[in-house]
Amino acid sequence: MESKVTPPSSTSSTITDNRPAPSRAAGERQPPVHVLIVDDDQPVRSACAEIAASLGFIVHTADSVQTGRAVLAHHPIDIILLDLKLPGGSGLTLLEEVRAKQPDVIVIVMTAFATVSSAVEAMRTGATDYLTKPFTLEEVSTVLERSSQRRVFDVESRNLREKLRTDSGMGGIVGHSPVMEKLYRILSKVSTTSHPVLILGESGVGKELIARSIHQNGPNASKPFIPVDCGSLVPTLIESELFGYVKGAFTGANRSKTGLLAAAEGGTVFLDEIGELPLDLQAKLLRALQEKEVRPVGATQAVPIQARILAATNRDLLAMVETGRFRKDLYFRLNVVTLRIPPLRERRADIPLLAAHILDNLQRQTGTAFTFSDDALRMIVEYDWPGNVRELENAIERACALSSGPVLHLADFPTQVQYHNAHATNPTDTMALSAAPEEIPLGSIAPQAVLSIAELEKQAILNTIRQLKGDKLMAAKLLGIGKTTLYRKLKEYGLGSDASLM
Ligand SMILES: Nc1ncnc2c1ncn2[C@@H]1O[C@H](COP(=O)(O)OP(=O)(O)OP(=O)(O)O)[C@@H](O)[C@H]1O
Repeated sequence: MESKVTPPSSTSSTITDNRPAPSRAAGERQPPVHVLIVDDDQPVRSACAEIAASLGFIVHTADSVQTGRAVLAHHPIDIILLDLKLPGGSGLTLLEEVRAKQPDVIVIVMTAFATVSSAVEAMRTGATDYLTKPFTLEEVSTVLERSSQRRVFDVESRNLREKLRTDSGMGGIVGHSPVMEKLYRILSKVSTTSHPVLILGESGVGKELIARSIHQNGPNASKPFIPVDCGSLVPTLIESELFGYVKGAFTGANRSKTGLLAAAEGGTVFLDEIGELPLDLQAKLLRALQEKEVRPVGATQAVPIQARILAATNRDLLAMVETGRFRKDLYFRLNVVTLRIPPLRERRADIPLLAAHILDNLQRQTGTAFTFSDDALRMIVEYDWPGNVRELENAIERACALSSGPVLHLADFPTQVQYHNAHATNPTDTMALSAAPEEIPLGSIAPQAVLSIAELEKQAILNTIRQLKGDKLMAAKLLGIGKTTLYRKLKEYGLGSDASLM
């Protein structure tokens, strides 16, 4: 046997062996397995080291708890053969430390026959296996081989879990662009805490999906996740929804109602469109978060609350703070951690993955295996998707509904998406534009080259609302934008309550 002994100190040593690591399928390369033998009995230590090395493991030895700790701190140990009776502390102490800090390490306890009860205790503390002294060399090899196989299995199943996680992003979030990978790393950290998180990003980028993922990956995943759309409720309704009310608090309050903040009971309240919350309710929310209690409308007593708060907005909250439209103290309270979700046009690499994911979902619902024509796929990747993932979802769903077969063509997509393509020189694309069912009359948008993106957006919004005879909710849905966004845009165009839209 060709082996090398390199003792890191007088009481510990490392033996490496050049032969292949154990338990490998033919041709498959696994990383080497590191075994640490902790025993104060020198002959036992040497015998075990010899066997382990002959099986192809990289062997480290230690004669006390202290030395064992030092080896563990400096080497990637996979398996420990641990004597329970050691100088300078019981092996159980080391076992407990390993379980707390390195739960994946396999620990085999070695104990004298007379103290088999301590082996039972060790198994309870998390030992994986045990050897009763005196043991035969064969028993040592069997237990080591079994542990090594178990380790390979554990590593493989961990890799599989990781693959499943990353194949569909994290918690159903699709995307592998560098920005999304960075986001997953932050997500996995913030999920385990209970700090408030402020999620920023344009409409449809996936803010709610991310909030759900934080909740689902957190310690209170079994508790409720309660989304509250601060933008779509009138202020009095938000107040009674969030804080609750007592019977008789106002006309129609025939019975008391628990507010959502109290109903979460340790779960998560997701305050969507937080930028739309009126200033007086911002003050009330801040008080609730600071004092961890709410006073329902009409109540004299406060009710304790226990909820993690996640908030999201597509507005520039800091600018709103500067102009006095959002409370600074609430802003700082909410943005302990800020997650900024980039728009789809800044992570185009994710578009084909998302499109495939959407088609998969549709296949499950409809039983049809839809695919994209080359032109359609090119357009999908090139288009800017101002309504982000929601717009992409709606466009693909619509294309599936309109297509005459399983192949989705350019003409099956909404006009604004096709219009983008009309800038391209492909004549087929231009024909597709004129064949679209809810086309924008060409006259109204010519000359195309001089229209700004903002003007195009306005045209798309107004045309859609007109075609839907004023149904703004449906228009928002078709356009792939939130209804609050639609109302805000109309206000910007000076058409907040314009009947001429119908
Ligand atoms: N990365 C993603 N992977 C898979 N689906 C996504 C992703 N991002 C968004 N979606 C889907 O897009 C749609 C819109 O997402 P979501 O409602 O979370 O966006 P939002 O930013 O909260 O929108 P709004 O600001 O309008 O409320 C949802 O159907 C969501 O499942």
